[in-house]
Amino acid sequence: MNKVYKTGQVHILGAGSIGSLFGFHLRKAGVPVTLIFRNKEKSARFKEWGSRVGILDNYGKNQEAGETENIVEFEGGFGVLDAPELGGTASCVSESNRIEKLLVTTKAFDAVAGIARIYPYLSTNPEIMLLLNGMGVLEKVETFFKNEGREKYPRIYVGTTTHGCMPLQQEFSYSHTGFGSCHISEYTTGHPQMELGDSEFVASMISTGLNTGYVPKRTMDTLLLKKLAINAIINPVSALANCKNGLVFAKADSVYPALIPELGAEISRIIKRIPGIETKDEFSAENVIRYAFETSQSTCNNDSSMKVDYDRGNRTEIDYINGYFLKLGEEYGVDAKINRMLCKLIKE
Ligand SMILES: NC(=O)C1=CN([C@@H]2O[C@H](COP(=O)(O)OP(=O)(O)OC[C@H]3O[C@@H](n4cnc5c(N)ncnc54)[C@H](OP(=O)(O)O)[C@@H]3O)[C@@H](O)[C@H]2O)C=CC1
Ligand SMILES: CC(C)(CO)C(=O)C(=O)O
Repeated sequence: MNKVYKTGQVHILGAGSIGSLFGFHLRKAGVPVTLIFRNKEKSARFKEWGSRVGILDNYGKNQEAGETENIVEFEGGFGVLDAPELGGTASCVSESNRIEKLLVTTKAFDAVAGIARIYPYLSTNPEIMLLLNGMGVLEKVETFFKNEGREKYPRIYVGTTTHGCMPLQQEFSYSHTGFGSCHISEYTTGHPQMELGDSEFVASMISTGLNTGYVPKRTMDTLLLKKLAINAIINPVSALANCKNGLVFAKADSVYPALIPELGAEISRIIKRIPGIETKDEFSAENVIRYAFETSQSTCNNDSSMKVDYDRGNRTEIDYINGYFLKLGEEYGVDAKINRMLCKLIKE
C-alpha cells in the first residue's frame, strides 16, 4: 500500500468539480478522504448514491463521445462529515477526530463562510490548503483566524491548478477534461517556511498523480498572478461567448478582434506596476496572452468554472478575478477599462 496511506484524514470543503477530482485521486493514492457538503440533503443523497465519486478521464477527447461511459468510480470510499452545523448529528466528529487537514475547493466567495461553519470541528492547529482561483481569499482567511476570541492557529497553504474539470449530468460525477498541473506553497505567517516533504498533507497531494508539486513562496506569487491573468481572459470570455475554453480565442476574434489583445495589454500594464514583481518580462502582454491561449488549448473541452456558474445563473468569481485587476488598477493608476467592462457584463 502507498506510503501516504498512514497519513491522516483529508477533509474536503467544496466537493464540486475540483474538490471531487482531487478527492478521487487522493482516495486512489490510499488517503482517507471525508467530504463536507453544504447541507444534510446533499450528504444524504451522496450516501444513498454509495458514497462514491465518478471521474471521466476525458482530456483531449471529444466531449460528446461516450460521456457516461468509462467513468471510474470510488465505490463507498468516502466519509461524510455529519455535523450539526451542516444539519447532521456530529456522530463522526469526536474529540479525537477533529479536522486536521482541510482542503478548501469552494468558490472564492464561499471559502471563509464555509470555514466559519465548520470551525468547531477544526483541531487547534489545523492545516488548511486553499485551492481556488482568484485573489483575496488568503487575507480573508487570515483575518478570520486572527479575530478576537479565536483560539485556533492554522498552518496555511495556497495552491493553484490548471486542471480542467466540469460536472456531468449525474450528480457526483465529473469530467476531467484537461490534464494540467497543480502547485502548492506555504503561506503561514509567523512560522518558518517549510521544506519540501515537511508536510504529510502536501505529500498526499503530490501522491495524487495530478502533476502536483511544492514550490517556494516567491515562485508561487508569480504562479498565482499568471493564473489570475489566465482566468481573467478565459473565464469571462467563455461565459459571455458561451463556448468551451478551446474556442475562447476564435470566438473573441470573430466578435471583437481587439478584445483579447487589449485585455492582455491592460493586465500586463497593471501587473508590471506591482512593486516587487521581479519577473516583469514574464508578464509582457504577449506572454500573458500566450499563457491564456495555452491553457485554453490544454483545457479545450472544459466549460470554465465561470461559464458553469454563469449558465446556471449562480454568483460568479468575477470580483475575485477581473475585479481584483480593477482594484489593482485603481491602486497603481492604470485605467482597467476592459476588466471593468467584463465585470459589468458578467454581472448584468
Ligand atoms: N472547474 C475547473 O476546471 C477549475 C476550477 N478552479 C477553481 O476551483 C474552485 C472550485 O471550482 P469548481 O470546483 O469548478 O466549483 P464548484 O462550484 O463545482 O464546486 C464548489 C463546491 O463548493 C461547495 N460549497 C460552497 N460552500 C460550501 C459550504 N459552506 N459547505 C460545503 N460546501 C460548500 C458547493 O456546493 P453546492 O454545490 O452545494 O453549492 C460546490 O459543490 C474555484 O475557485 C474555481 O475557480 C480552478 C481550476 C479549474
Ligand atoms: C484552468 C481553467 C481555465 C479551466 O477551465 C480554470 O481555472 C477555470 O475553469 O476556472
